[in-house]
Amino acid sequence: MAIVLGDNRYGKAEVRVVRVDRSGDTHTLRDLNVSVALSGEFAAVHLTGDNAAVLTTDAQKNTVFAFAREHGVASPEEFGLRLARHFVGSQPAVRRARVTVEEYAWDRVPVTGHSFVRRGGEIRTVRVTHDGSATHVVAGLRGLTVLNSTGSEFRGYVKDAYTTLPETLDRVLATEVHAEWRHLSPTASPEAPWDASFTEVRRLLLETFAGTYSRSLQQTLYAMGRRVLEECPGLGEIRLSMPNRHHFLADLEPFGLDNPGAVFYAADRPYGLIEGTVLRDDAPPAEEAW
Ligand SMILES: O=c1[nH]c(=O)c2[nH]c(=O)[nH]c2[nH]1
Repeated sequence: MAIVLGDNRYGKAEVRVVRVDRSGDTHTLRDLNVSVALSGEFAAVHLTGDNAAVLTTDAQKNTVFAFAREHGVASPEEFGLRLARHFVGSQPAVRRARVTVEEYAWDRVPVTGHSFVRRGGEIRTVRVTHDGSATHVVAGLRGLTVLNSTGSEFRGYVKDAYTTLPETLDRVLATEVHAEWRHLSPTASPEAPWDASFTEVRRLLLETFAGTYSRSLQQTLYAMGRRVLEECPGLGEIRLSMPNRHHFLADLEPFGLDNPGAVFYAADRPYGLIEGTVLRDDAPPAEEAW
C-alpha cells in the first residue's frame, strides 16, 4: 500500500472585478466574479515543497484585472476563454485551466448615463402593528442595489494618525438600500393604494440616488429620505441603512497599465455602514411601529 497524491488544482477564487467603459456620456458596466483553477504538473509542489512551477494565485488575480483593462470584457465567455488560454499557453506546467465566471446583471436607471440598479435580490417588506385602536404600517424594501459609476466624490474628512484613505473627486458609489417608511395613521387602511405607494417610494429612492451629485453616502442618504417625505405627504418618517459597497481602483501600474476609472475591485468586507432617519418634525412619534 502506498499513499499517493490524487487529483489536485489551485487558483484564485472569486475575483470581484467591475469593468466600466466610460467612452461617451453613457457608461457601460460588466460586473464579474471570476475564479481560476489550474491543474497540471504540480506533484512536486505537494510532495517536496518545490514551488518552481507555481504561478501564484496573486498573479492570477492580477491577470484578471490587467486583462479587464487591456482587452475589456465583451462577454463573460470571451473573458473566460482569453484567461484560460493565457494560463495554459504561458505556463508549461499548466495542462488545464478552469475559469468560472459569474456575471451580475445591472439595469440602467434612466435618470443619468452612469446610474445602474442590480437585477434581482430585492425584497419588499411590511410591518403592521395594531393594538385595538392604533394601527401602524411600516413599508419598506431591502436589497435594492444601486451604483453610480461617476458623480461621487469624497474629501475634506478628518486626517488623524490612522487615516490613509486618499481623497477622491471621482469614485464609484454603490450601496444596497435598506429602507423602511412609516405611514401616518390616517392613511393606514386596508383599502389604501399600497402597491402604488410602494412603487412611488421606490422610484423616488432610485431617482434621487441616481440624480444626486454625492459628496458622501451620508449626504446621498439624506437626499433620498428628504425627497421621499417631500413627495409623499402620507409618510411621517423613513429609516435608511446603506452599506458603502466599496469599489477600489485596481492598481495596474506594476503592469504598465493606466487605470482611468476603468477597472475596480468590488470589495466584500469590511464595508462602511451609513444609517439615518429622516422625519417630519411635526409627525407624532410612534416607536411602537418599529
Ligand atoms: O461616503 C462615505 N462616507 C464615509 O463616512 C466614508 N468613510 C470612508 O472611508 N469612505 C466613506 N465614504
